[in-house]
Amino acid sequence: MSNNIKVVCRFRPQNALEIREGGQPIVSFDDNGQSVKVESKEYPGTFTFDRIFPWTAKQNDVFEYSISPIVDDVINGYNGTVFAYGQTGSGKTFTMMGPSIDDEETKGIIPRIVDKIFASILASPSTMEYTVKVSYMEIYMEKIRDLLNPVNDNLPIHEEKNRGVYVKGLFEVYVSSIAEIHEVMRRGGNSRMVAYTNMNAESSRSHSIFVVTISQKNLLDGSVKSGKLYLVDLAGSEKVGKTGASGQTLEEAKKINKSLSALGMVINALTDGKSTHIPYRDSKLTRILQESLGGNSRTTLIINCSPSSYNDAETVGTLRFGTRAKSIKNKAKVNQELSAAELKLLLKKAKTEAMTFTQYIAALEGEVTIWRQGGTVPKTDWASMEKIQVGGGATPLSSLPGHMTQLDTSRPSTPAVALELDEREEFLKRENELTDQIAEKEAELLARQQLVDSMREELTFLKEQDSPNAVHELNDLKLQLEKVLYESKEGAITVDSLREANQELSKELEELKKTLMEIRLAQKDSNEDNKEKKKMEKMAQMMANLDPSGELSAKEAQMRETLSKFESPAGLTPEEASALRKEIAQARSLIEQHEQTIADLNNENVSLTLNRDALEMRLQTAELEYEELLDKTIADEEANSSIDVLETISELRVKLEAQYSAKRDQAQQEIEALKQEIARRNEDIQRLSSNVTDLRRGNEELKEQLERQSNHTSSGLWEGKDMTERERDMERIRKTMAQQLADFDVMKKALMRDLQNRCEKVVELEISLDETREQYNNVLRNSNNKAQQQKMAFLERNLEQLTLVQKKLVEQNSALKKEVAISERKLAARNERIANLEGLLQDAQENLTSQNHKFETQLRALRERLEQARSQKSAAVNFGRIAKPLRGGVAAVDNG
Ligand SMILES: Nc1ncnc2c1ncn2[C@@H]1O[C@H](COP(=O)(O)OP(=O)(O)OP(=O)(O)O)[C@@H](O)[C@H]1O
Repeated sequence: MSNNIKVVCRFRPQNALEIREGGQPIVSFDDNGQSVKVESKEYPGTFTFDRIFPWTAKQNDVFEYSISPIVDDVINGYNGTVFAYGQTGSGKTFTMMGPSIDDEETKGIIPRIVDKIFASILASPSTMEYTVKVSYMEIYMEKIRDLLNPVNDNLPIHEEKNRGVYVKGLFEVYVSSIAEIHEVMRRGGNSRMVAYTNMNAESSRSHSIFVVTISQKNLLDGSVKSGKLYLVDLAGSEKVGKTGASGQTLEEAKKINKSLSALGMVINALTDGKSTHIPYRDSKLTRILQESLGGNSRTTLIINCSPSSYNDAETVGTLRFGTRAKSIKNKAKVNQELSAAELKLLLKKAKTEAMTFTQYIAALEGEVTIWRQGGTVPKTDWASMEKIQVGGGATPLSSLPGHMTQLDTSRPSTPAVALELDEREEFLKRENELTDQIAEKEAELLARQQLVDSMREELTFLKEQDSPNAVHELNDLKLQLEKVLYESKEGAITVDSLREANQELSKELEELKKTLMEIRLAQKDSNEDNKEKKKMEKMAQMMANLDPSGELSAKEAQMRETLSKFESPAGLTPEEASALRKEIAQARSLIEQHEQTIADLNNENVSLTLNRDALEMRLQTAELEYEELLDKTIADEEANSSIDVLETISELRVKLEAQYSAKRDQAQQEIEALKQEIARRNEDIQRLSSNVTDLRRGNEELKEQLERQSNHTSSGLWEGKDMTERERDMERIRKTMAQQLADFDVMKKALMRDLQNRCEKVVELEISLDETREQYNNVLRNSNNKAQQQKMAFLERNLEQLTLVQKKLVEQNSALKKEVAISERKLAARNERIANLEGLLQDAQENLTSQNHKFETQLRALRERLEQARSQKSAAVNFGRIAKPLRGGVAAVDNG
């Protein structure tokens, strides 16, 4: 029996968006409710369907007309399908489920179907036993998710000869009441919601399929029938671009639309009248619903439309789809299994038929043998089935009333050779097993392929992203390492050269010190020689200037002459003698004065010597200080050779000049003091000289007196008496004079010695002064010229070396600058790379965060699924997995 797909059309009211956008209702309906006219400028047209429901139609109206008969069919053992097709928001879900399954007024056709199923079961005779089981799945992105066991989100489709196409592993829940089936629907609905939230997807992009399987057993004759009802809420039929299914790739969009486009293709192929191949296998949806489209099913298609001009294109598209689908022809038949008696009869007849065939074969073989042996068989004796049937009375199998679904030879690949039932079952069983295995292997292969692809992608990504960076980084590091090694080598060389320069400088310093010592020693020796010579010369000069011995000798000679005169018989007159005494007394006082002066000079000499010693000490100290200072300065300079040398030298010069000027001033003062001393001594010497001159003059006067005495003696007369006395006096005077002369002589000698000593001292002092001056000059010269020049030369040498070093440093600096520029470039490149890496890292972090988020939501979903699975498991223990037969006219039959 062939029957067309029933197509009904339902319009919803204009929604808020359409009204807001100025949409107007553009559809009008004819009175018999089968035709709709679309008054659109672009898409005008009239469409006719089995029934058209305007937006005023109630849920129950739709159900009663379009669905209710299907429920009866299913209960009677037919397969049934209800599709809801239309653009998003056109009212598919509203029609199928309704806003609330518990609300009598608004509940959709599925709850009403359920109500009717249970009502029909209850209304059936008690000899009928029913089991009702439901499953709930959805197809999203070409993956089948079990909404009653969401852990299974990619179930495979299998096909078995005796079972047809089915989803392997789909959870089937036995239900025995409306409440239970409602509970199952709610769970499925919740799973769907959770899945969408997790996938960030829209429910309108998936197809949901609610399957109700009703098996019935006639307890009287044991016959069994089963009907399966597919209730399909299709995904939105609009083009993906219009609703802007955001965030999805073209590939995803293709997958989302695949089932729907395949549905269109299947409908086209079924309705164009020329296609020999129906592309059921092109999508999961069309495969699952293979029997619903052009197969064993009573199918109703509900097309849901918007009445608004705002959605005219989509509405017309939907109407055209419905029009095409209208012409699909199905061949629905009852899915019935034979009872035991019928099977026995069937077996008996099959055996008879087999025997008939055996007889027919034997007859044929006999005839063939005759023909092969060259004999002939008359036409009337030719073996035929009729003769054998007439003879044996066998009935052909195909003519038996009723047949099993499993034996349906209409299936494309059913073997043509007639097999025994057992063999056939065995064969099918084996074939199923193999098909399962192949499907499993295929799934496994697919999963592995996906894994390999993802790993390949990851590898490519890693190669693209990380490997070049890592290689680049490694190269950079190698370069840096080489550079660092090179720099360290160069640094070591510089240090070595500086060390060598330092050693050379130290050697030079030592040599300079040695030379300085030698020069000093030589200077000291020559100074001592010079000193001696000078002393001698000075002494000679001074003694020559003074000529004391000569004067005194002359005076002595005069004195002696005078004495000799005294000793002569004439002798001195008393006046002469007294004058002579006076003179002598004066000379004595003079000599005493001289002695005093000499003592004073002595004292002064001592103090001058002390002064000189002190000066020498100070000079030595100054020299030592100067040397120390010089050494220290040189050491400092050596140590701080890298500091500005010129500045240091100028500072040193200023310091030295200050020190020397201080010392010069000091020495100048001391020289001034010494000069004053010398002047004072010269004065003393002059005074002594004038005294000596006075003495000479006194001597001359004495000489004159003595001469006068001698003249008087030669002309006068000496009386006898007085002569003796005079002689005694004279003798006394002579003795006294002699004594005085001796004393004077001693004194003179002492004075001369003293004078000589003094002169020596004065000379020494003068020499010392000269030396001091010379030393001072030397020091000054040394400091200003020689030493300083040496030091300057030394410093200049140092400066030259330092200049060289500086040159080197400048060169190194420029080289370093180049390196710095390179390093800066490298640094910039590295910074850029770091920025890139940071960007990548940020991206990776963002990805990671989003993945994390995704994982978290997936984890949450998994947990929820687990919870659901657990609860389902427990629920299954309660009702889901155990069939609860329902007896007609009564409630669920207790299995126990
Ligand atoms: N016949 C109707 N009468 C009143 N309201 C309706 C009707 N049909 C649909 N609606 C309302 O329109 C809105 C969209 O309907 P529904 O969700 O059923 O569309 P849908 O086609 O299933 O969309 P989707 O493809 O996104 O699942 C809902 O708010 C629903 O209540």
